[in-house]
Amino acid sequence: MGVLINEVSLTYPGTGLVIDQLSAEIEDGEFIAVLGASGCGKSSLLNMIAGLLAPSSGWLEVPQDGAAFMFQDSNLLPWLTAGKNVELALKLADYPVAQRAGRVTELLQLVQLGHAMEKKPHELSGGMRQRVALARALAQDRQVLLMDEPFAALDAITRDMLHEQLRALWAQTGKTIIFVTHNVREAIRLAGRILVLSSHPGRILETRCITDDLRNDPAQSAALANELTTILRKEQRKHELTDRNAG
Ligand SMILES: Nc1ncnc2c1ncn2[C@@H]1O[C@H](COP(=O)(O)OP(=O)(O)OP(=O)(O)O)[C@@H](O)[C@H]1O
Repeated sequence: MGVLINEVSLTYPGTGLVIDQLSAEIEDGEFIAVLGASGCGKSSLLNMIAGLLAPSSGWLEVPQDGAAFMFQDSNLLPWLTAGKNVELALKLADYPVAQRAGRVTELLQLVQLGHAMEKKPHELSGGMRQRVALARALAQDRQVLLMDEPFAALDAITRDMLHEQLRALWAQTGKTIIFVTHNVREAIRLAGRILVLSSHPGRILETRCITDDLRNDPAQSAALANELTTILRKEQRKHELTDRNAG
């Protein structure tokens, strides 16, 4: 089972309507990117899928075991090694004690960090810390993985490398991934489908399917990136005008 979002609206006291009757059907094993300008409600949507926030109206259907979450900040415990950070997630998920050490090794190898088991977070680069955070999210063993701009703070080269690794990991694990970003190129590189959100309130403006042919063709992906950037810019400009008129 994937994730079903049915006419979900969200109103925050003070802020007002942030998401307006948003519906989407995400298949099991799909890699979805949710693309939108800053403040359009992407994180709020992920929080509702994670069950951390209740919609004001509408409903969501998420697999019974819930979803694992990964954020922009790795949030690793600084006094624990990479291995112990991952092990803690296994412990919290009640993973059998006898098999924990083996599973930690497997998960760190899956994110290409088998060699960094004993390193503390401050000894790791930003990209490595995010890979440990990814291993920790995978330790929760949920079919759905929610990723909230996890690579936004990284340099372009590290990000490119992590994109490749994440695609490979997705193909290997068959997880349903919902990846939030405001980076158009990142969405095209990663996802099989992109949902473009409008702002104030957030609705689905466009849905684009990305084939491997398109992804691997620089001219086609650049053309799509331009098109989506134009859509996002137009959306942002609309709000600047609305805000100016309101002010
Ligand atoms: N707890 C809250 N109470 C009131 N308003 C909130 C709360 N959380 C978020 N908002 C507002 O809701 C809107 C959507 O916020 P959200 O963080 O979901 O957007 P976003 O698209 O993830 O933004 P960004 O890309 O900048 O992280 C923003 O206007 C924000 O100020």
